[in-house]
Amino acid sequence: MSLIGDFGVDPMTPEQFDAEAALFGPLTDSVRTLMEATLMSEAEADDVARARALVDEAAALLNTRRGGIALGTRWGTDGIRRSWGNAVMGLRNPVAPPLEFTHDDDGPSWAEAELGGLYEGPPGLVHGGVVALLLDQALGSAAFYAGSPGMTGTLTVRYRQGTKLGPVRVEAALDRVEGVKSFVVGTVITPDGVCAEAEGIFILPREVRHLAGELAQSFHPGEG
Ligand SMILES: CCCCC/C=C\C/C=C\C/C=C\C/C=C\CCCC(=O)SCCNC(=O)CCNC(=O)[C@H](O)C(C)(C)COP(=O)(O)OP(=O)(O)OC[C@H]1O[C@@H](n2cnc3c(N)ncnc32)[C@H](O)[C@@H]1OP(=O)(O)O
Repeated sequence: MSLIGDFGVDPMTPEQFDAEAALFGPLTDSVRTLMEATLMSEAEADDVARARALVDEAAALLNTRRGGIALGTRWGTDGIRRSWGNAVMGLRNPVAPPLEFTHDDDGPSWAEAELGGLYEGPPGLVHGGVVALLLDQALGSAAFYAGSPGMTGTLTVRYRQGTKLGPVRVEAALDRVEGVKSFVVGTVITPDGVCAEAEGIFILPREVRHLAGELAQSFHPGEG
């Protein structure tokens, strides 16, 4: 996939985005509920079998018309980029917890989420890869917000204590910029305190360096 290939192709109007969000946002929430129920159900065998048939029917309905293998990044006529397929914050991605970032002018970017059993690694704890996933997004998003976006070049995570399933806060802030590299730091925090710390180097790929300004302008909190 070409990084630049998606730029400016058939931009959608805010009204089109709103209509799609109104239609698919609630579906995403319902599927998230379904995923949690699938994990935790102790229903009778007949009910599980019937639920499966219903799910299969729903999937067949949704697949009557579909796009390619991924949603990709979509651009609006307002210049804002929507990353609704994003695995951490995507509006149409039921795998996303989802995290919604707030970007304070004078503080770190942060988001809070309730992480249930879908994200388990060790018993009762968030999977370490999921912790890294959240940090990757948080750091990347902070770099974007600061006006120096990039792809993750290096992400270093120090796990200080297990992250219990439940309420989780993720924070990130830009440390410094050196040329095309943004150095970002962040933490994952629960009521037990800091569970993980990360440092990341985000690099604007050479293929899109000429679009740095447009990219930075396309950032909108909550859109990835
Ligand atoms: C975000 C902008 C780019 C994407 C644009 C397209 C659409 C935008 C849409 C969506 C927004 C995207 C992200 C949202 C935010 C967060 C989401 C999470 C982020 C991810 O989930 S992202 C997936 C995982 N990520 C990868 O899949 C990267 C694979 N990789 C590459 O794409 C290249 O490898 C790249 C680009 C890293 C470098 O390639 P390149 O050719 O552009 O860089 P180049 O060689 O010119 O080096 C320039 C300077 O960086 C140093 N340097 C090079 N590589 C380094 C490394 N790995 N670590 C530390 N320093 C490194 C050199 O030493 C030199 O340093 P110096 O200037 O000091 O000499």
